[in-house]
Amino acid sequence: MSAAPTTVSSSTLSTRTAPAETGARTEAAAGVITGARQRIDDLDGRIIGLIQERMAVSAVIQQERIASGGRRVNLSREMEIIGHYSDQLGKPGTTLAMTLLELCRGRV
Ligand SMILES: O=C(O)C(=O)C[C@]1(C(=O)O)C=C[C@@H](O)C=C1
Repeated sequence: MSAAPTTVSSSTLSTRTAPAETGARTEAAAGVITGARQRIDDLDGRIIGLIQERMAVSAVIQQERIASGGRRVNLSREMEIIGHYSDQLGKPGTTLAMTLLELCRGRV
């Protein structure tokens, strides 16, 4: 007879320090990894919040430009932004900037 599945909440999962949950081979390493993962979860939450804020600001710009008779997209500005990200982060920065612009464009 098989045991009933155990329900584990996500908060329990995120605070586990057992090596098996982290891929570490010692409890000490698992503790470090768990603490660092909490910091990453916090950073990711803040990054997502900043992206959402960026989307809202971008929508204001696009609405204003369209309402004034202009176009939604401004390619020279997009090239400037892509250049900024690629200068700081290299080739993946280009991809990241293009993803951000895709998220921000066309929401009005
Ligand atoms: O800066 C602008 O003119 C914007 O419209 C904002 C933004 C952006 O999200 O950064 C969005 C669309 C444009 O094509 C260029 C840039």
